[in-house]
Amino acid sequence: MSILMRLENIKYDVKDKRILSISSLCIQKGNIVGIMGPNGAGKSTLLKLLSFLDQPSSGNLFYEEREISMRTITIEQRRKFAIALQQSLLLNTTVFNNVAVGLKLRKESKKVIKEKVSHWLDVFKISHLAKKHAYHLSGGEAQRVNLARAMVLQPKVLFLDEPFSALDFPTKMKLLKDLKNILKDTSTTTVFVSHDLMEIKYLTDELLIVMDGEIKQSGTTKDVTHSPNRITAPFLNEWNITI
Ligand SMILES: Nc1ncnc2c1ncn2[C@@H]1O[C@H](COP(=O)(O)OP(=O)(O)OP(=O)(O)O)[C@@H](O)[C@H]1O
Repeated sequence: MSILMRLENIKYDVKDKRILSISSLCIQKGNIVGIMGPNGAGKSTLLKLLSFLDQPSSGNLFYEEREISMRTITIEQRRKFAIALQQSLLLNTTVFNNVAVGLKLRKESKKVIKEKVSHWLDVFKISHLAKKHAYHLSGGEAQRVNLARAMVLQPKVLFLDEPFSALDFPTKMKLLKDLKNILKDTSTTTVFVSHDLMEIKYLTDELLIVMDGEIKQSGTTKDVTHSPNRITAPFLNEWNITI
């Protein structure tokens, strides 16, 4: 497996307060990486830095060993990344048009748009909703549209910030199962912020525990959840996991 993204000596400060400090982090190609930690630990900030939506106060980010920053990123490079958030923020139009929006911005032909959107609606099992207005969907359906809208762009890295947290358990489980298959089938490198250890254990290969703006433990999800260290154990044990 090769390194796709790398962070080096990243610091993120707001006024005089240090929000995040990461000496080194590597994201391996094709891996699904979870980020977990208490409220306010810095998880979303880390996601924003990795997806070039914000700029660190100091430090370096590399994509395929090429240094990139929010200021220097090109449109071509930005197109390698897609993001899905907790709120699906769908547009006031049909499901089809919502999934097509990024392709239209990329000036794809009508034929390509139709093919790609139809394919991804099918993959996410929402073809029957194509003509439905996006504001008339259930939470689970809306999140499927949100994810299809990201995946239709065939990102190299998919960033997910708590996309399942508003869903009921059966809806969440069905979507998690489908998404895991899709991400593995497409070998999409994924960074997934979640508060839910069940989601993390189900979906991720690797896990970072972020506390007080630092990565306090990292490794395979199995190793981290089975053998938390002295610092992460109190946090992980709150989830009643069997160690
Ligand atoms: N632009 C900003 N200005 C001021 N404070 C900020 C800014 N961005 C982040 N913070 C602070 O940095 C800390 C980390 O925020 P962040 O949203 O990354 O945490 P989180 O781990 O994602 O939290 P949660 O689990 O509650 O979503 C918080 O204390 C937050 O208030």
